[in-house]
Amino acid sequence: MTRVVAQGTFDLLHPGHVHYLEDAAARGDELHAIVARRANVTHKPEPILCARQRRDMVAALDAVDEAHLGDPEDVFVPIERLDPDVIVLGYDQHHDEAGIAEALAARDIDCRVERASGREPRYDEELLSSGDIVERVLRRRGGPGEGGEGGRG
Ligand SMILES: Cc1cc2nc3c(=O)[nH]c(=O)nc-3n(C[C@H](O)[C@H](O)[C@H](O)COP(=O)(O)O)c2cc1C
Ligand SMILES: Nc1ncnc2c1ncn2[C@@H]1O[C@H](COP(=O)(O)OP(=O)(O)OP(=O)(O)O)[C@@H](O)[C@H]1O
Ligand SMILES: [Co+2]
Repeated sequence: MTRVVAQGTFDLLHPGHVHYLEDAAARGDELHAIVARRANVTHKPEPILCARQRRDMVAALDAVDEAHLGDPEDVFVPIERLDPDVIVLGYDQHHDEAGIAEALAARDIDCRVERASGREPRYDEELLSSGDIVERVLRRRGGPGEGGEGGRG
């Protein structure tokens, strides 16, 4: 039984998220997804949707066996509890693999750290980034001054 962990913000789901979670699931028998709490999303604007809603949507995906809310303070708390065999990082996640491996070793957690592949758009209009989706919303529905032509752009 190989237990795999994937993690991320997963705000406004798109096919890139599905790709990441399917890639992660293919590396083992059981996929657990950890959904980041707002407080830990520090490298980009705060999520639009609350953590519980993001968790519920991730849990509804076929590739995911269980989705968990992350720990608000110590991101290794759910890792310690789940005791995975593999942690799969996203293709563009800034986390450094060696640093995570070290933190795992310090806690006596025996677990590989791997990197998922990326997914490119398959057609012109396909958006594979939550940030890009938000930008499109602002452009198309934002008020005047956002380049949205009064919300009709
Ligand atoms: C091994 C690992 C475990 C994580 N566990 C948690 C957690 O318990 N709680 C949390 O809020 N975030 C957790 N995160 C997510 C980080 O806080 C996070 O890097 C970030 O918000 C994800 O950003 P992204 O969605 O842009 O990739 C974890 C990340 C890693 C690499
Ligand atoms: N196009 C994609 N291909 C493969 N994986 C992706 C893609 N987009 C996101 N992911 C992965 O999904 C996980 C969660 O990503 P995240 O919540 O940062 O979404 P995002 O769309 O990248 O958001 P943002 O646009 O704010 O960066 C990360 O591991 C990330 O690498
Ligand atoms: Co991202």
